[in-house]
Amino acid sequence: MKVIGDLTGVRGAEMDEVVVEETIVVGSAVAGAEEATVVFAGSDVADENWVIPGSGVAAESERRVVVGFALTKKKVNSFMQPKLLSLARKKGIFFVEIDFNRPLSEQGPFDVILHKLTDEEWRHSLEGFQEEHPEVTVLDPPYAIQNVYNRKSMLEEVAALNLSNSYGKVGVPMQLVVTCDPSSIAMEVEKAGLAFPIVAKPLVIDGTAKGHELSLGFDQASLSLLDPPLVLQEFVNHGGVVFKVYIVGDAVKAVRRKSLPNVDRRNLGNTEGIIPFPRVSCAAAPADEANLEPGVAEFPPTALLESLAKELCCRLGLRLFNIDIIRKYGTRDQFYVIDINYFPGFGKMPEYEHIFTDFLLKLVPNKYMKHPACA
Ligand SMILES: O=P(O)(O)O[C@@H]1[C@@H](O)[C@H](OP(=O)(O)O)[C@@H](OP(=O)(O)O)[C@@H](O)[C@H]1OP(=O)(O)O
Ligand SMILES: Nc1ncnc2c1ncn2[C@@H]1O[C@H](COP(=O)(O)OP(=O)(O)O)[C@@H](O)[C@H]1O
Ligand SMILES: [Mg+2]
Ligand SMILES: [Mg+2]
Repeated sequence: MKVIGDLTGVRGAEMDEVVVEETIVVGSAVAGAEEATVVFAGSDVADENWVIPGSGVAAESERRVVVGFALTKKKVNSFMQPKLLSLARKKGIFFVEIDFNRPLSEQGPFDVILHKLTDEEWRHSLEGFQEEHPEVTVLDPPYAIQNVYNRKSMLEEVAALNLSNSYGKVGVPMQLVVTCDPSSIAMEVEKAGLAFPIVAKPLVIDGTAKGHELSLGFDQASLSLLDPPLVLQEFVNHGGVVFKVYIVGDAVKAVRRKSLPNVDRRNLGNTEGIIPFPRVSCAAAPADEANLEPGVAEFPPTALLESLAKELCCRLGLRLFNIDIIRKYGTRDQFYVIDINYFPGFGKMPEYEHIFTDFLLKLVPNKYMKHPACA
């Protein structure tokens, strides 16, 4: 292993040791040198040199992947876990909190902006910044996020895609947007031919708990108790399991979560009213496979999820989202997408620190280049 110099103590050079895919990289450079050559010390990549171009090591610290973030405190706590931050640091990725008291253009420079805020002022400043800095990747563009913050437009691309191949069919439940007077809801539902039970969901997701206040309606007379604007969606029996498919760029990872149990339609007459229900699927606790029928617990085919994710990335213009998908009970390959979430709880996604940091590095590939001489 050749060690040319020593990074410790040089301005901005915290990199004494960087672990890259289990290979130890010993940062080595002489301050002010034309090039800093980093030598891989692992057996599988021994002698492979990477050059970090620039006038000496100081340039190297400017060549880190800088991610500006604008997130709520709650999101920072759930997403910026120590295992993410330490792995990011080792890969040369630095998260910098955006200061809302200063213009965005006076901050940075950023390679990426990662955000999940709903206020208009932030959206306006971000859109202005995007025009000035097209070179900065915004995760994700505000217009695309708005699309999935409305439960009608959220599923339109899934319905339009109407994915069907040898692995299965993916649709959306029949649904109806109601903005009318509550007394007219029953008539609208009858006209649309929606079958009971019906899931009532707030039309708009605003980042507060209100956007998740869902309820089940079992009979026409009770529909006048609802409070529009809402999306009314046919309840699809699915055996009490929902699959959450997390998408980070081209990485796709499905997990199982608890969901609502089947409803026996033969007993519908005995149930009436509007019944609110809690956020059954949000907790990180997975559905307990032991108590589930085999056909219910089985994950949807990976190939189906990957083609669905790829299509939706393009159609929605999003790279950070998850899809709540259910299998119609009694079928093997009839699936329904019931929800799409922008920048969900990735901290609950297995291996998220590796998936997310690899994704960020892929966004700015030319930050570390292989020296032509090493090719
Ligand atoms: O809507 P879901 O399916 O419960 O997913 C939630 C949802 O994405 C939620 O965001 P919001 O819709 O309230 O803005 C996420 O909250 P945070 O942004 O605070 O993380 C939850 O993390 C999501 O849960 P999950 O990751 O289990 O899908
Ligand atoms: N059409 C439906 N059929 C059956 N269950 C549903 C349907 N829509 C929602 N659910 C149940 O309600 C839960 C929350 O619904 P969802 O649309 O994901 O709202 P949220 O954005 O609050 O997560 C789902 O995880 C699932 O358990
Ligand atoms: Mg959901
Ligand atoms: Mg949701």
